[in-house]
Amino acid sequence: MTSTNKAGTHGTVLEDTVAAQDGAIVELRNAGKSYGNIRALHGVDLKVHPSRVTCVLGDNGAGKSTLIKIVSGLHQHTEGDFLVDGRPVRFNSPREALDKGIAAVYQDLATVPLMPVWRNFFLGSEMTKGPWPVRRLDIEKMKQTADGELRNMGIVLDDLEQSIGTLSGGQRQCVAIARAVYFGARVLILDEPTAALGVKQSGVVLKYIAAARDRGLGVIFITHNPHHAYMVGDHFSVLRLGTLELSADRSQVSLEELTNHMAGGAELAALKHELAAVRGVDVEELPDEKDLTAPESAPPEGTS
Ligand SMILES: Nc1ncnc2c1ncn2[C@@H]1O[C@H](COP(=O)(O)OP(=O)(O)OP(=O)(O)O)[C@@H](O)[C@H]1O
Repeated sequence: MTSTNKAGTHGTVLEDTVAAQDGAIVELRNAGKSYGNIRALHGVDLKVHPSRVTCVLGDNGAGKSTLIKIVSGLHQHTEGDFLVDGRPVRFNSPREALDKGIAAVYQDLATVPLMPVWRNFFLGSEMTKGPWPVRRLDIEKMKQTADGELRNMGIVLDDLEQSIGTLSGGQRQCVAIARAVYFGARVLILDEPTAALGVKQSGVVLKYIAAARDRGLGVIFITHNPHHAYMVGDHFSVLRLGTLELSADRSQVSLEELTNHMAGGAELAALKHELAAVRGVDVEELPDEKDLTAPESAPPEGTS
């Protein structure tokens, strides 16, 4: 079960791995992926535990998408081991990953913009009632359930009849998170959930990442943004050129150190202010703008 194939592994993989199964739902051991001659990922160790947020950071082309494609069943690893609940797996499709409770929420959410919120919540898994020949959608039950589930996550929308396209990007992400929780996800993979969002909406999404964690899910939070990662993260894995540059628990790395591994973002001060009012998100250790490590070059607009 343990990988013995170290062939070709290079880069700096800092100590983080424990040989024994320790309650991790998902684990990559010395894992990698090549696309033909292109070695997109190699020598990666990663663990996802219940009630913990594992942040995967990295610049463009670092291998973040490749990593989550392996875990979510879109691609198969070509090196090392991928384990779920301590057992080696090799998914043939995202459906197989979902069956193991691993759900991915992507930036371009699979929603139908003109359909109501409740309808999107159940898209593809509609509740029905009545015997087979006259089986029909159980609209009332779907509305009630969607409403209850959203409220359970602390998401209060004025009207579930409104089309999902009228919600903000942040609200749509939150509906998608609540949906994954409802449908039994144990591991939630969030691919750059704050990348396209403004400061305030990013704060809202971070709040629901914390809520998913508090519901016992293991969260993989993919981001370019060390400040967003540090607000909710329990563990930080920084990828560079397809290999792990840093793998550290929260207690082992400061925001400044994390920022040094990534290009710094300038919106932190404003975000810190927004998040001070959000329960369950730790802002104490975040520096003010003046304390920030200066980025090597002028940061681009937005978060990425
Ligand atoms: N299907 C593919 N075929 C060939 N090469 C690929 C493929 N997908 C990714 N790569 C290469 O693998 C490397 C890692 O890409 P990946 O998309 O995983 O990075 P990333 O960290 O997600 O970047 P970004 O933030 O820009 O999405 C890159 O050099 C990329 O060109």
